[in-house]
Amino acid sequence: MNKTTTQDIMAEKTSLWIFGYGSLVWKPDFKFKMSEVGYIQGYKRRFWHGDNFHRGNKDMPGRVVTLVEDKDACTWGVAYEVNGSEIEECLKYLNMREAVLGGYITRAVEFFPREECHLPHLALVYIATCDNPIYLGPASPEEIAAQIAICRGKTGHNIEYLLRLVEFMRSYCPEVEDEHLFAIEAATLSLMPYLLGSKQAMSAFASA
Ligand SMILES: N[C@@H](CCC(=O)N[C@@H](CS)C(=O)NCC(=O)O)C(=O)O
Repeated sequence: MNKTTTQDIMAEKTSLWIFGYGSLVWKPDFKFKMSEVGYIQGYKRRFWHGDNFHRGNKDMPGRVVTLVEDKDACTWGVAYEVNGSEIEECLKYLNMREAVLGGYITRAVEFFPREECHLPHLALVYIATCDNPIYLGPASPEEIAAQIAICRGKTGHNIEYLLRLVEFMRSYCPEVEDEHLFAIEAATLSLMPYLLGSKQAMSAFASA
């Protein structure tokens, strides 16, 4: 089967589908006609990409997610359908947010909606590959948590990035066991008492 290219997707002028699996699941920030929860096959989501803008800086890059090829894996997220008339503005925005500021490149993937009555379709996805200058690569959940716990950037704290993705998966994909994500969540939350420093602050955090 010929490898589908982003040009193939762009050829369909009626609408364009964008698949989000990180901050795009909670903050698309572009106009779309509809969205649906589902998954892509052949990739696993990993906190292996650095971020020296949104959730970190040049001295202390945060950790954000990318996709790593794994033929036995699938990654859940949200696909957004963008109307033909909004495609140019959407891609211009995502190019700045994802490519220029985030170091991601685009790939074409097949998206499988959770609603089985909806047919699979092509979607554009933003991926940071290992040859990317700010790619950080594999690390233990504890090492990743230690980085997330202390980093922040122009858009906010790296912890917020982590917990919003956790909240999406627990709310919209409760049946999916994302071991990598939840191990990092547990390791990060275990650091909170030390980060917050005082019992009062810890109890405040616990009740938040
Ligand atoms: N490309 C992934 C990850 C996107 C992502 O997290 N990109 C970062 C750029 S490094 C971002 O937009 N961050 C905005 C934020 O942290 O709120 C997705 O489809 O969701």
